[in-house]
Amino acid sequence: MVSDKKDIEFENAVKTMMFYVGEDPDREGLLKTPQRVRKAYEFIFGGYKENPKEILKSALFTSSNDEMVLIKDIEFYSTCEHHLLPIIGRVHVAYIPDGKVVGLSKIPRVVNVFARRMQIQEQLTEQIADAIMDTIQPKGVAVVIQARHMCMEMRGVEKINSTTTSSALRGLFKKDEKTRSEFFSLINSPTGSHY
Ligand SMILES: Nc1nc2c(ncn2[C@@H]2O[C@H](COP(=O)(O)OP(=O)(O)OP(=O)(O)O)[C@@H](O)[C@H]2O)c(=O)[nH]1
Ligand SMILES: [Zn+2]
Repeated sequence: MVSDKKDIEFENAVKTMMFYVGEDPDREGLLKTPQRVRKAYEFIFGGYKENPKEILKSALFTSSNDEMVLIKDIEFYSTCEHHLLPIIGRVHVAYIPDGKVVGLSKIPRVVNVFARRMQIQEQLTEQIADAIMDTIQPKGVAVVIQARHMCMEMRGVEKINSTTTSSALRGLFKKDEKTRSEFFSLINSPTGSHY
């Protein structure tokens, strides 16, 4: 198979990095590494090719339900934009419908799209909330992310047990204390059995 010019450029950049950290990019074990890294990057940064609002719009259903819908513990992997090291965490997303509900699977799909870009945690949190707010137009949205940052564990301050929590509250979750505390008590309560 003939490689694209940009694939070759990418793979040469990986070879250069391997050389400058002290490796011999031509030794047998590393010969296919640039190609593997390119393919891994295409996957972990695949979110640039997708449109989260289109994903949400593809499964909107009319509904009279106006009670909180909460999807807890959506696991994700992202990449920090400062060091290109992993951010590993879970997202909790709640919204209160206003005439429309969204297909449940579309919410974790949207999490994946934004997570598969270079990120900081706060921006990831807000992007998920805003995409839902703009497309579903609910009475409110709440997004909480709890994550570990490998740039604070493998290097830098080297704090292996710290977790970062961020939140983005929109509409009723921002305005109404009761709604907000119901959300936080639901995400903090142990799920117990798996359902
Ligand atoms: N707010 C925020 N900061 C982040 C996130 N991921 C990494 N960082 C921080 O980004 C900062 C970058 O700071 P710099 O001083 O420019 O980089 P650095 O010298 O590598 O910093 P250290 O990590 O402290 O060694 C660091 O404090 C990181 O901890 C994130 O998701 N949100
Ligand atoms: Zn970082």
